[in-house]
Amino acid sequence: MKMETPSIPIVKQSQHPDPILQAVNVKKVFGRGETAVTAVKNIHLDIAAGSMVALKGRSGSGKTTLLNLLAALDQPTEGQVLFNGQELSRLPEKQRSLWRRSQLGLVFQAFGLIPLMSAYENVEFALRIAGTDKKLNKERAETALEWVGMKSRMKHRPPELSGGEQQRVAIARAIAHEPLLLLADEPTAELDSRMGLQVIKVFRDLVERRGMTVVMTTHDPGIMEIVDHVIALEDGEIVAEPKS
Ligand SMILES: Nc1ncnc2c1ncn2[C@@H]1O[C@H](COP(=O)(O)OP(=O)(O)OP(=O)(O)O)[C@@H](O)[C@H]1O
Repeated sequence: MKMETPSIPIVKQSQHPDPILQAVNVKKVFGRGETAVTAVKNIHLDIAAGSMVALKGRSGSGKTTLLNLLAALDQPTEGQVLFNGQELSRLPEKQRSLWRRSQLGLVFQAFGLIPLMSAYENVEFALRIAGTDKKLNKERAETALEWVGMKSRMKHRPPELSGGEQQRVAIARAIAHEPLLLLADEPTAELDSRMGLQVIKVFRDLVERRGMTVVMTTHDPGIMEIVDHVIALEDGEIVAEPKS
């Protein structure tokens, strides 16, 4: 398998320091009364455009909850999430969903691939939904699959692929439209360390050359070395940002 990161043409190299994503005193409580669980609280975040951020913490520390709040897939019980200064929870769902499809790339732990579609069709379908230029979709889908080393298996359907291969297709689908913001929940969990680093190199290239911003949860110490900031969560609160 080809391991070099295929080159991505440079469009934008300047990284402006304005935060693309902010959390202001965010709290999320699930349930009510005696069974209520405070999953995250006192969350203040300023994530600079063009940066790579890792969220780390033990199981149950609130990483997935925070990622869902940042993606506006869930609403905070208190506080606000702002994308380019705009409060997402105040947008009507239709606009929020348009924002998600066009400007956001999402990688979940359950990859959410459509089983009856080939790897290529899964990626191409996401591009159509994102509203990218139809004439370029074939090339963009193939290029994204090449970035994650899956072009040679792109005609296969998800059930014919291993867990790690499905994860790579899900990553290709999330980055094919070159989103402004990539939110990824353990994007390398199913990959061996070599492939995990290859995927992170692809993210880094998109950050450097396209100004993409990445927020991902991870347990991998190798990845924490590569990102710009590590945010540690403990019992739903940010406890330290060792690399900031
Ligand atoms: N829908 C829900 N209803 C009730 N409690 C929830 C819900 N989602 C998450 N929680 C609780 O919130 C806390 C944080 O969960 P979360 O999934 O965000 O942790 P995590 O750090 O992502 O864990 P992991 O590394 O295991 O994925 C946990 O105590 C969890 O049980």
